[in-house]
Amino acid sequence: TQSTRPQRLLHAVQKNATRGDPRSVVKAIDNFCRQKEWAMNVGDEKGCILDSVVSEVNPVTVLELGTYCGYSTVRIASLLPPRAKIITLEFNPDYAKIARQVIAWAGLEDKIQVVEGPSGEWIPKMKEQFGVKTFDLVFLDHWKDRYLPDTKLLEDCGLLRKGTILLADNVICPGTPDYLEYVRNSPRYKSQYFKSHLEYTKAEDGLEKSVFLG
Ligand SMILES: O=C(NCCCCCn1ccnc1)c1cc(-c2ccc(F)cc2)cc(O)c1O
Ligand SMILES: [Mg+2]
Repeated sequence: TQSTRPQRLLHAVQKNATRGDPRSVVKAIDNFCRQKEWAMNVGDEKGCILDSVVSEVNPVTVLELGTYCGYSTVRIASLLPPRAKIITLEFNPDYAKIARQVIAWAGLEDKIQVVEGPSGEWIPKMKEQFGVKTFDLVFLDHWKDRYLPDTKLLEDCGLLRKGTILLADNVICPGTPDYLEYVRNSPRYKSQYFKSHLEYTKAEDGLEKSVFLG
């Protein structure tokens, strides 16, 4: 039976990366995507912007929406202080299965909780299920038409605090127009656009960083 692209990406990690070395896992995925097959990881160019935001925020509690194969999950987790945790939501069970193995190869299982299912159902359960008070950083990288409704849901569930940082991938390509309009015009956010390129291509894309003002 034919393998899937996430399976081939996992095999590239297991073949080329060193167990327990998150940076080698990130490099192996970027090399696979540049040399073999494009895949929708945030990539190295936008990934460096992600790294700088994570290092600046120094978050203790992180929410990632959209795990895919775990590339950005590993990038973020490798920069977290010792007791910090990242909860990452993935709707697609096949993606989640691969991500867990990529995360295990990087040796970051203790910092990461992969949760399977729809973000719209899981966000209201974050407090009771995972003992989360508020998130310090939210990385949005899932269905582009879910960025806005899930942001409003995070507000309504009291999961954002004054100073929480929302960092959104793909605000240009594929694009998240309703989300951009909201965070750029709402008095409750201070937004900043980081121009970059769509992973592994020359097409424009970028990250939008928004601070929740409470
Ligand atoms: O669709 C994307 N991500 C969501 C994947 C499914 C999320 C499932 N889920 C997880 C939790 N709740 C729901 C995505 C797409 C592209 C892209 C860009 C250009 C192109 F021609 C084709 C594709 C680039 C990205 O960087 C992306 O992130
Ligand atoms: Mg993306």
